Amino acid sequence: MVAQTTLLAIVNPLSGTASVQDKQKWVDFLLTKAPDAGFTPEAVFTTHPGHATELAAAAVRQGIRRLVIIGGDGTVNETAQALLNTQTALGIVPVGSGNGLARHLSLPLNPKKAIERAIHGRPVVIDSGRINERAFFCTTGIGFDAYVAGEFAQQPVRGLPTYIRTAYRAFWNYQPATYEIDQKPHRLFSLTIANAGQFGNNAWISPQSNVADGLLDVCQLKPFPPSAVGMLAWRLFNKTLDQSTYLTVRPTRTVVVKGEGPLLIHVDGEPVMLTTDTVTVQVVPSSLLVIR
Ligand SMILES: Nc1ncnc2c1ncn2[C@@H]1O[C@H](COP(=O)(O)OP(=O)(O)OP(=O)(O)O)[C@@H](O)[C@H]1O
Repeated sequence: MVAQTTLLAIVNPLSGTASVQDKQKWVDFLLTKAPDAGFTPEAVFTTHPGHATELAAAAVRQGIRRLVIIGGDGTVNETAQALLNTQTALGIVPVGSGNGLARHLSLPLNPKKAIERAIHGRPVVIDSGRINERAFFCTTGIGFDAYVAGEFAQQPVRGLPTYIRTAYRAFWNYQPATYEIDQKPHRLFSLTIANAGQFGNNAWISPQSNVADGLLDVCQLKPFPPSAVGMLAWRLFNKTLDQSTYLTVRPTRTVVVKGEGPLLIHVDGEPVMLTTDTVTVQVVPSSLLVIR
């Protein structure tokens, strides 16, 4: 029987642009500080994609009540999948490229402050989403966001500068597509379904989204002329994109989207090429404990 005070840190050595040495220093800081809050800490570096899910599932089986990830939204996703509807809470030390969920929750971005919060903070319950069989916590999307996620995943270096360069190049190669949304056709630049309000890096696709309202927000961005790019980018980072005539945001519990062929989607920023042309997206209310 494992003591309920065990805290497990899961560290992605590849998240963001910080070196493994820096991540090891943050782990050492966490190992030093966690006993102050009554935790017996352990830390594991992931060795492969999907490893965080395996570690988190094992931790839940052992009765561990607090996991702390040192990583980005992809690592949050992999870990949180295994924590859905359990009593194990997720602390986030956001050292990824985008850190969308941590930014939405106004968690500290400074790693040491985030570690203090993850150790001393209290669990709150949030919703998650499901796109077909995959869980998401921040955003999922089809269209331009998914295309950029696919291009970004192929870059040798992660981090914000690479993301901006990738998105800029992608914009010139990308073509809008037609999707049936709840059986009505829409020609769209992108279709994002938001649990949290931003993609990461304070790019707010759905500024009014609330992770605990039992709803998702369907954000439909219509095709726009190149002359509108500057204003849309300004609104994206200024939290006013929902005031643009090109964007509609609709709260919902569930939505069905059909594309013109097998869909490329992103799930919390990670690209996934599906074999199907249809996705069902649903909210899973009050399904994850996060430390705030
Ligand atoms: N040891 C590993 N080797 C290769 N890939 C890994 C390893 N550990 C985790 N991964 C993969 O790395 C991916 C990216 O990690 P993460 O999301 O933490 O960083 P990021 O993409 O830089 O940040 P963000 O998602 O906030 O933009 C995850 O989806 C995960 O599958």
